[in-house]
Amino acid sequence: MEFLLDTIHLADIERYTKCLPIAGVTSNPTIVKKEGKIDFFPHMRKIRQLIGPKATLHVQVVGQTPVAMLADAHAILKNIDESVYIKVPTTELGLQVIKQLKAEGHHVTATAIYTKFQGYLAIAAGADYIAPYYSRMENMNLDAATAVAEFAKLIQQNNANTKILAASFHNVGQVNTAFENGAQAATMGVDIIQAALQMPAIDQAVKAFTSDWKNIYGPQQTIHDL
Ligand SMILES: O=C(CO)COP(=O)(O)O
Repeated sequence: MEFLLDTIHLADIERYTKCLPIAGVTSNPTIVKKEGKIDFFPHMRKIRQLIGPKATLHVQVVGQTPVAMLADAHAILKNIDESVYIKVPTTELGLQVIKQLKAEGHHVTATAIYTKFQGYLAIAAGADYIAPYYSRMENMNLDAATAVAEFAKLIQQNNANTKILAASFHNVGQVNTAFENGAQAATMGVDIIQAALQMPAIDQAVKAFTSDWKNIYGPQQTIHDL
């Protein structure tokens, strides 16, 4: 089970890699836009430093043609590092790029997946990860949970190495359901993590433990003072 951060905000990446088992970081041009006009490659290299060499870093191409997308991919690999997962939209032109990048031996994440058929094509093209847009699918009355379950089934049936990296989450329940239906990975904004961990009930439970301890041993004495 892989938890990834769908942000390039350095302070958030630093904060959450310290406390959570973060398996990687994903980005796309919309996520980059939230940071303003950053110095792109140095910023991405800083993310690599923060997450370490074992975590996966997913960076999206922006070219409009296969030639331009491949040039983007090669620039990303050269200026960040060779182990970056190149995110490519799962379109007719994008699938051509996915095939080429896999033939060159690079890591690929097929993104912008709304339909089962797009996912099946990306699996067959050898993508390392496929990124179904969970919330956007649900907003369009597409059954994201079933699509994820079908992807998992087809990956197993075909002995494919592809992993499902579910994305576009707007609530914690969607993340749970994606994992429960067979997604190996999920990428989420920090808003999801905060919503999951900053529940009043959790805080109240922890406060009650502290208060009970202090009632027994006094306000100053902790376990390590005993
Ligand atoms: O960024 C996305 C997937 O990584 C899409 O998410 P949104 O649907 O929140 O825009």
